[in-house]
Amino acid sequence: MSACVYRGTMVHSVAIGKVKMLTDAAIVVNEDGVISAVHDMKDDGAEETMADLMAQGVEVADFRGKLIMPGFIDGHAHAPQYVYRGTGMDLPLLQWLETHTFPVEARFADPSFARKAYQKCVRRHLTCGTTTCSYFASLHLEGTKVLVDVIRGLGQRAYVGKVSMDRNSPDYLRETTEDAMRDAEEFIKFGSEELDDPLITPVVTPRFVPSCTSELMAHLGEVSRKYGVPVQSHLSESPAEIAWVKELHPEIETYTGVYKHYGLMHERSYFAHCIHCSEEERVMMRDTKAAVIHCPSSNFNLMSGVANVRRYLNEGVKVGLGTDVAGGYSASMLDCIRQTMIATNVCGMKPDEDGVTWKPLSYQEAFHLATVGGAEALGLQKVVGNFVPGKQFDALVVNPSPGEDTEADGGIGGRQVPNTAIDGPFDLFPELGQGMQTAFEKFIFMGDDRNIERVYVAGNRVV
Ligand SMILES: O=c1[nH]c(=O)c2nc[nH]c2[nH]1
Ligand SMILES: [Zn+2]
Repeated sequence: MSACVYRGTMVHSVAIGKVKMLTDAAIVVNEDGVISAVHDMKDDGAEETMADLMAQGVEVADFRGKLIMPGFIDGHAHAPQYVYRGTGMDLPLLQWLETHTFPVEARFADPSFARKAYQKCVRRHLTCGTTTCSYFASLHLEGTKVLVDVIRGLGQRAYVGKVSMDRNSPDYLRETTEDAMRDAEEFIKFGSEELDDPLITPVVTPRFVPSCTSELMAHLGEVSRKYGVPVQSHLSESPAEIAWVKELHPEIETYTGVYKHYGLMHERSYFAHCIHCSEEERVMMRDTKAAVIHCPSSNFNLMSGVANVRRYLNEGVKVGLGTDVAGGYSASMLDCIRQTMIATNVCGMKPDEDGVTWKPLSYQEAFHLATVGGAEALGLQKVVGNFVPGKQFDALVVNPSPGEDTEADGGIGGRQVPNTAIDGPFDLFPELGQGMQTAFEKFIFMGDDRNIERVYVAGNRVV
């Protein structure tokens, strides 16, 4: 790749709630896809610096009039569940798993079906602007390697887990403890030693406590330590699930405590949902530096509950966001941000059981969680999340008005008609002072993939 300067309106989050915009910025990206400098073109000497770079043969990609923002980080999605996304949202978690999820995941024993489905899945996440995604695959080792291959072919940055499950599921989707232990380690070895791809991180992935025997959980904890890899799982999603964990492990005080007991809760761990965690569990998460992945769409669809994100943030727990496809029906982190806004407003509507009324998150805070927060949760805070020099250029070019530079067509029967294929999802009124700041806010609340013209991962264009 050659060095390149990206010029346009740069917008990113520099701290929670603090979104910074440079209306005319030049982001200098070196041959390794790393940001070497960011210039505000209004500063004295910036034009000369640009002229120098061009004289050295550095390319300029001119996106003036468009937004350049960090790619989204989806902290939790199930790649096999992509195939039934948007259907079967009629049951609570445990019945939903038995009825809709397990039969579909069993189909991923067939590597050629897995390749076809994963190709569609990863393409969709990328075109929605997700530059880093943490995927659960299925329990199949070969199918999970297919997912890795598809992701590498499409150029996404990803965390990938072969799901471990050796109890409490139908025979057709359950490993023996021995196979589960062997294949989990085999996948981690494959991802961390054989593959040696900086964009792919293998993740230890116990499905959730009810799916894994104590022997398997202890082994997975050891594997995560031995190879220094992350752990992802589900935690405290529904009341029935929590009661089941208590039945399975009466000797351990809390659900969170079970993961801790088996060495699965540490600074490289992140857990989807965490809706009903007690104060003791939240303290455990903060002290072990484990992270929460907030999945509001799934939490609403499966009627699991509403997680109090503000409280986690106030208590010093790391928080990222996840689509949780297919508990969540949308693969877009824009939808996830919007559902985060609804969930936080629900928390702010009336006092909780302790009489506290929580201040809702702002959209700038939700944007932070979808970028920088996700990076922190996955341990990527020095690598991606915003445009601080030294980080990799994982970015989106967003056109606020995608239809404007397209020639008008002839209409239908002489009548001018709307063209949904080229018209964007929202409008701007410069007469009312609606400039790039408004474009950013409208994109967050109303934008979609029609606005996302280009996607870059580590400086490579992937969409
Ligand atoms: O939202 C969820 N999706 C799943 O696939 C799952 N498995 C266990 N717990 C789960 N929760
Ligand atoms: Zn999930």
